[in-house]
Formats: sequence, structure tokens, C-alpha cells
Amino acid sequence: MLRLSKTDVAPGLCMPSVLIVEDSLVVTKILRHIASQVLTFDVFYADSAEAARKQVESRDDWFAAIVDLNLPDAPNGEMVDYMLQQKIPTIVLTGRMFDENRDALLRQGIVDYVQKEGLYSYQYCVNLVNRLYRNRDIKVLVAEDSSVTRSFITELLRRHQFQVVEAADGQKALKAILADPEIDILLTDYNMPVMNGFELIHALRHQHEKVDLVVIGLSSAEDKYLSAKFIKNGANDFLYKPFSHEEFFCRIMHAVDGMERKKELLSMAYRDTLTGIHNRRYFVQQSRKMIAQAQSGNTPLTFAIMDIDFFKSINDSYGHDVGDLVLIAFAKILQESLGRFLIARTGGEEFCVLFPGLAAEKAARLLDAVRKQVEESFVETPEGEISFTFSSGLSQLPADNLEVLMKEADIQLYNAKDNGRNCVCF
Ligand SMILES: Nc1nc2c(ncn2[C@@H]2O[C@H](COP(=O)(O)OP(=O)(O)OP(=O)(O)O)[C@@H](O)[C@H]2O)c(=O)[nH]1
Repeated sequence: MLRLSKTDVAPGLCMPSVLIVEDSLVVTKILRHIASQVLTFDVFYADSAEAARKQVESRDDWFAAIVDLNLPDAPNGEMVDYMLQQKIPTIVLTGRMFDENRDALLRQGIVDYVQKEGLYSYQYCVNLVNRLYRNRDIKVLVAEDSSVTRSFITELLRRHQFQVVEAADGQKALKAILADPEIDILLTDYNMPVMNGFELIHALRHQHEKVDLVVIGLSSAEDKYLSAKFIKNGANDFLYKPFSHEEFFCRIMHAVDGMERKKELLSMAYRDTLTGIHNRRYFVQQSRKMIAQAQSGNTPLTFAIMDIDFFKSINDSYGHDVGDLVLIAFAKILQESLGRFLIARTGGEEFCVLFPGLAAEKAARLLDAVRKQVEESFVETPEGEISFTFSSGLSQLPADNLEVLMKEADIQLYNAKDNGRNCVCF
């Protein structure tokens, strides 16, 4: 489970609060320790129902509560009832869970229950709060023709804070997904009017890699082969109907964790570790697509290569670490001033920008403004403030491909270096 950092929160927004209500000192100590390691929420603690009520009334930014089912002054789950009345998503902690209790609590609308069985169960419980927080950014489409089943699934997903959209048949689901790239997960039934689950997955897999869209097929338990067919037809996973709350969320969480991990790996593969901006691999991949689009639409496109002047002497005079700080500062300026275009660090002190929709004159004006900004700024380093400049060469369409654009821009970069550096040539 990933740790949420303050940077995951939109600027200007504070993390909401989480309340942990537990009377056992030992359990509280364990929860406090885990929470301090994995949560960046403001976490409050209460050791009785009375203290918990006071805490709840004292603020209105509760995101979730972890509540012991049996407290000395609320022995029969009264605190859980209270939290749900306050509309606070509630995770129940309990020593032992009987089937009747479990069914009643899940019907009441708790997020989940966790039995106090050891360190792992406490970690699961605290991590679930993080999971809920991130679920708010995940959109799930439920494609199911039975309105009863659809509503049931939708309610379960909303309880776990997912954004949910619904479709009553495969064709509506297809339309919704193609129109909304934010949809991350599709839960689809097999038997649906107009377009069934397999036809829907086939149509989608032409457009979406599995990492982009996680598909979970819903199969009836009567047809044992349907689940395998779902997987063979492109689904990531399947679920037999009817399912329990626990089964449902285990599958969903498994899918979401896998999706996040893959996205993280992809992001690592496409980012430059030093500066955090995109790397050459990403730049080349995206550029090819953008160049093809510009060629087919007959629209302008400019390619620019930038190279820091006398960078070797910065390294030689101040050391490699200071050179790194200069690279980071340059990437930051590029990101801030040209972030709406495709930017990457493509080599040591070499950066590239692709300007789709811009002819070279316009792109050169933008780059020249960045050149002046860099010329006038200083990088704070342990060796003092350092100034630097860069040179840039541009090329534009028409050109056969990215390689030709790169070659032509490289020639212009040499001209810029020959002309005394700190200039933009095209
Ligand atoms: N600090 C640091 N230096 C790097 C990195 N990658 C490459 N370099 C250095 O960048 C320098 C590039 O130097 P040169 O290609 O000679 O170019 P220059 O000194 O910038 O000279 P001109 O381009 O002609 O203005 C070399 O010394 C590389 O070692 C890096 O990640 N960090």
C-alpha cells in the first residue's frame, strides 16, 4: 500500500481528519504507531464513546473513523450507529465477529470490519483509510442490465468512496468509456441487451491497454466456464454472482492496487529520475504520435533542442552535485514556462520541446523569452548562486519524421553554439 504524501493533496487543501475510537491502551498504541507511519491525515483518538462524541462535534472535516464495536460506555455498537448517523465512513474494529453481527453491520453501511487478530489486521485497517482516500479519484463504470444488481454494486462502490457511473447495456457502456477517459475500471455483466459483456470487452480492447482500463467480468455461478471465457476475452478478473461484500472488495482492491502499481512503473519508465520531467523514451513515443497527427491534419509543428552552455565547466568548477542542481533548476523553468507543450530531458544537459500547432517563428519567440529568463536567474547552490545560459536549435514540419526534425534542429544548435551561444537559431 502506498503512503499518501502531502504532495498528493491539491495545493491549498488540508488533509481531512480521521478519528480512532478504541479503549484498549495496547491496541491504541499499535494503531497510533501504524497511523504515524502511513497516514498523513490529522488523526484524533478517543478512548470512550463520550470522548468520541465530543471529538466529532468539535470539527466538521471527518473523512473516516475506525471504531471499536464494544466500548465500555457503548457496549453494543452504539458508537458505530452514531458515526453512521453522522455520515462518517466507518471501519469497525472488533474482537470477534459473529455472522449475525457482520450481516447487520454491513447492511447498516459500514465500510468494512476488521477483527483484532494481529499486526496485519491493524495495518489493513489503517491502510484502508488511505485506500478510501485514493478511491475518490478512481472512476468505475458498472455495466449491468438488472437495475437491482446495478444499484447494489453502485452503493457498495460509493461506500468505498469510488466515483461511479452506470450503464444498462454494453453499447451504452462502450459509449460512456470512449467519451470519458477518466474511467479506470469497468465492472461488466455478460448477459446484457444490445451488446453483451464479451462484445463490449472486444470493442474496448481495440482502444485501451489493460493498464488503462481494468475490466472485471461478473459471471453467474451457474456457468462455470464464463469466468475463464471472460479472462480469455480480455478481462483482468471476474467475480461470481452472488458475491459477498468481502469478496467484492477484495477483488476490487486487488485490481486497483495492481492498476496503481503498473501506472507507477510506467511513470518511472517514462520519467527522468534527476529532474522528474519526462525522459527521452516518453518524448520519442509521444512525438511520433503528435508528428503523425500534424502531418495528417496539415498543421504546423516545431521541434526544439536545448543544450546548456559550457555545462562541463560548471561541473569542473563547482562539482557534479552542483551541475545536477543546475539541471533541476533548468527543468523546473522549462516545466513552468513551457509545460503545456511536450518537454523532456533527452540526454545529459540536453532537453527537447515539441510545439504542436506552432510554426518555428512563434516557438522561437517563446523559447527566447525562456532564454532571457534563464540568463537573468540564479541557481542557489551550496557553492553560492550560479548563473547559466542555454542555446537552442529549431526545426519544423514539413519533415519526414522525428529523426529528420532532430537532425535539422541539431544543425541549428551547432549554429547557435558557433554564434557565441545563449541564442535560439532556426
Ligand atoms: N552534473 C551532471 N553532469 C552531467 C550529467 N550528464 C552529463 N553531464 C556532463 O555534461 C557535460 C557536457 O559537456 P559538453 O558536451 O562538453 O558540453 P558543454 O561543456 O556544455 O559545452 P557546450 O555544449 O559546447 O556549450 C559533460 O561534462 C558531462 O559529464 C548529469 O546528469 N549531471
